Amino acid sequence: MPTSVPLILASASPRRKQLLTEAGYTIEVDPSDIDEPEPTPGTLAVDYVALLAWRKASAVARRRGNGLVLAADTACAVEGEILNKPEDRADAERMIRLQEGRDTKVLTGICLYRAERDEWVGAVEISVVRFRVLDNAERHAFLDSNRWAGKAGAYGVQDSDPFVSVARGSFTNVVGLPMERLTALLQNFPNLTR
Ligand SMILES: Cc1cn([C@H]2C[C@H](O)[C@@H](COP(=O)(O)OP(=O)(O)OP(=O)(O)O)O2)c(=O)[nH]c1=O
Repeated sequence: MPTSVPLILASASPRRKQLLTEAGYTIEVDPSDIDEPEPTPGTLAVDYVALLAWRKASAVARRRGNGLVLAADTACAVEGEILNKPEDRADAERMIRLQEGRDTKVLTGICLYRAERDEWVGAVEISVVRFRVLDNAERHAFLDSNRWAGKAGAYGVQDSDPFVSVARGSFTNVVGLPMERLTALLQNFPNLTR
């Protein structure tokens, strides 16, 4: 059940906005615009997405001073590497090739921040995406389509591309917001802040 409390969505992601709106949440979009530094070597993906979600949420909460702020960060993890949004076509190709023929993890960190109390809760949800091998023509056509732009790991599971499927866990988590986890977090948050 969506909360009746309006959420301030600290995200420029159209996917996150759509997921929340479709689920019946009342939201106001106010992106954080923070820098998203590449992870330093050795950083665990789970720590990275949790920290970035917190940084996005806290930046907006502090700027506004009141309201319930929601932020998220999504990254893919494969062979010990964290994959963010590709910088360009070559970077997208590198990411696609790295993931082909593998099961990869997609992690989304979410953070709920109650600005007036300076209190927050966070969680990280992990899903597994199965990536099949592409032939050269298929790979080129995909890269030419630009559908990789702005998406962690250089693909969108929601785009009906036949080479990716969610093998385990939450689908909405892969798209950028684990809705089941968010609902649970919202139910518990008032108790944590009493
Ligand atoms: C893996 C995957 C990611 N994505 C998207 C979700 C996120 O928008 C994006 C990861 O980048 P994020 O940095 O998590 O989010 P963002 O830059 O789009 O927005 P903001 O920082 O303002 O919240 O990748 C998909 O849409 N489909 C997918 O299958």
